[in-house]
Amino acid sequence: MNMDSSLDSDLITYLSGNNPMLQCLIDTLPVPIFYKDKVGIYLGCNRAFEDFIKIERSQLIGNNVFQLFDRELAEIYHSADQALFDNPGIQNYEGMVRSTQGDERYVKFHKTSFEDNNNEVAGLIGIIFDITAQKQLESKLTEQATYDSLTGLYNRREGLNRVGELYELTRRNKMPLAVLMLDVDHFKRVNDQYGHQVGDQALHFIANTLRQTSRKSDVLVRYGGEEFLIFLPNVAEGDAITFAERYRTALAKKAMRLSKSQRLHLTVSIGISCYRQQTLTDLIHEADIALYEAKSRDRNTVCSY
Ligand SMILES: Nc1nc2c(ncn2[C@@H]2O[C@H](COP(=O)(O)OP(=O)(O)OP(=O)(O)O)[C@@H](O)[C@H]2O)c(=O)[nH]1
Repeated sequence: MNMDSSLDSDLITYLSGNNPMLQCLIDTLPVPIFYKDKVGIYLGCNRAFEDFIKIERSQLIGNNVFQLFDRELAEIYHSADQALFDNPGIQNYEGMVRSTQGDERYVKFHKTSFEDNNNEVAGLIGIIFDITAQKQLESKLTEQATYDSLTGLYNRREGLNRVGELYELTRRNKMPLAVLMLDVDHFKRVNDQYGHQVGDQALHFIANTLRQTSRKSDVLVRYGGEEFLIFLPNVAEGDAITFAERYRTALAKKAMRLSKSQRLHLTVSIGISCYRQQTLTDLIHEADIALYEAKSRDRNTVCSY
């Protein structure tokens, strides 16, 4: 880093000295800034950093991370600093920071090493960008892109992505895979009789029941309006019928509470298809054909392709 020649040519002396002009300048910046010497002792910081870690500058200066933070966090900061000193230049990384009062923020560190007159690494300057809001938004968007907001199951796009991977694994390893396609019986009547809002609650109730009945390895997808797909990895036809029956009866035995005196009984029809080297599209299509058969057999029924 080049310093103005009218300043002390030794940057470390300059940074560790009392420099009102430098302090005033960095205090006007809204992002937390700190600087340390080459053994990790804090030389200074700006006001935003004081606010950020909730330590006053006077308590910070002269201490290292082990004296200021809990051991786990201090180790993380120390090894990141060490990595920069071992490989001087610019270091960028993201991570969690915890203030001395315990609140956690997700941040991006931008750190730069600086040298003394002999071109030896003398310390580092760090800037912290608080990206907590951005991370929260990212995880919300990922959640929205992955799950169906009404039922909490995988949405169609994500479900088919996951199942695409599962299908490839099945194909390569010649493993069994069963697909159940479920459709709620006479769902139009629910909407017509009780309104769309109750219809939505019913879909939520059904999805919860399916989730409670599922095994960990089952992949549950809201495929369309009142249609669900369930993929059963490593399950051959005989077991697929047993599992489909388990899903069907779990729902048929339950009733959704509408009011003190009113219960809504819901059933599903289920079509099953099992992997026999056909494409994923065909596998799903066959489950649809079997579902059609189940619908034609009075509903609340399981049919195999
Ligand atoms: N409330 C609500 N209704 C939905 C949603 N998605 C689809 N539906 C309704 O689901 C109903 C499906 O009706 P149909 O395809 O005629 O089938 P059904 O009445 O279930 O009859 P069968 O499938 O033959 O037993 C329609 O009334 C759709 O409006 C949703 O997200 N919320």
